[in-house]
Amino acid sequence: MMPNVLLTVDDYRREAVKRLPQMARDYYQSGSEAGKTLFRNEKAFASLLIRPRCLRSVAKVTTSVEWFGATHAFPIGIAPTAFHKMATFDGELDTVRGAAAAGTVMICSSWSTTSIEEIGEEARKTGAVLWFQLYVYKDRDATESLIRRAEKAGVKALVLTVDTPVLGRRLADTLNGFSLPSPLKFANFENSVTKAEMPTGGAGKSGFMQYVSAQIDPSLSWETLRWIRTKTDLPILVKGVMTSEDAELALKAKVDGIIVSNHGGRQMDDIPATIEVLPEVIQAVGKDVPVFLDGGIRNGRDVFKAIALGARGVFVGRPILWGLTVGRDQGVRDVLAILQSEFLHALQLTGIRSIEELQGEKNVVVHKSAFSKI
Ligand SMILES: Cc1cc2nc3c(=O)[nH]c(=O)nc-3n(C[C@H](O)[C@H](O)[C@H](O)COP(=O)(O)O)c2cc1C
Ligand SMILES: CCCCCCC(=O)C(=O)O
Repeated sequence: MMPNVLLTVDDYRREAVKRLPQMARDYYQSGSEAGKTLFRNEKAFASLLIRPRCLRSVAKVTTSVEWFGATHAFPIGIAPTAFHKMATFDGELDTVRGAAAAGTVMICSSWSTTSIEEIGEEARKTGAVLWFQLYVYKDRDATESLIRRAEKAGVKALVLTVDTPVLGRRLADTLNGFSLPSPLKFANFENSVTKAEMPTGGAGKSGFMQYVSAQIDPSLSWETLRWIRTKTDLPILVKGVMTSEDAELALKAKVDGIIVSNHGGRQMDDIPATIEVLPEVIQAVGKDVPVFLDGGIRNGRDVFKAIALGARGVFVGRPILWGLTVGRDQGVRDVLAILQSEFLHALQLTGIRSIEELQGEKNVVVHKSAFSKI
């Protein structure tokens, strides 16, 4: 019998799905409503084709990038995702170890099941670079204290998620009565007035939805961003921009970076894929502010396509959770190594020697409709 060798991100997905209990699996996997945007994120990448060039020496290829003063070997980071302890006992500590081993950034979720202090400590020991993703609570003191603690923990940037004034309608979580399995907690809110526990769900009632409507501030606006700016000197990125109009407003608000994201198809359904709107955002923003993308990246060719269309780098969400589930820190490292090596191959086999060259190349990525309808 063949050993179970996992060679692609999709192999990790199949394996993780077998191992996770239903409530965690559905929470990690699913999108909102009919799941059309979730599906579209991946499909839109598959609709793009690459036009390779030949006879251009690729004996030397460099994939390294600089993001906010730190050099990374590859332009592929870890998107913030909540509740890693549903996948492994050490949860986010495994993830940060995997990020360090792969030499990349981990964006830590406000809703981690390990506190930002413990993650920061592990990042220091292992040499990982951490950014912190912020959810804005109705309780502004709780929000401000989160920013202070993230700064103290050594994070290098703050990522404000702007697509979640309310929670998307996640039907699988409602059917499962999703809540955090005991004894897991919102680890950043233990010892705080803000509740660290999610209410129990019960069939047809997501505890998650109840928590969000009680705690999270639906009045989130550009004004909130200005308020955050007065609280920190860290670079601030906004995550969840999907239009040129909002990209222009983000520029006016003097953000330090933009992440084009539809939350992995978990918030508004029937909206475009991130790779579809990337060109309009890049056109609005120009080159001064870095634009990143997440959503639907499942192989190194997808990374190549996003960067060719102007992204400074990409982040991956679910693939990391699959790696974590299957192989703890080693699984996270392996999933990142697969994406890195596929990306490097894509560069080598298309005659491109650096990220700058890829971004400067014209028509290297085109929609499949430019070719025959096979
Ligand atoms: C299980 C799960 C939890 C998530 N939790 C957060 C979160 O806490 N904060 C946040 O800004 N985005 C969160 N996201 C969205 C991701 O940061 C990212 O936008 C998305 O996963 C990218 O799509 P991908 O999974 O196809 O890579 C979550 C996504 C998933 C799948
Ligand atoms: C205010 C919305 C909170 C969602 C938290 C976790 C998350 O982003 C996700 O499940 O997706």
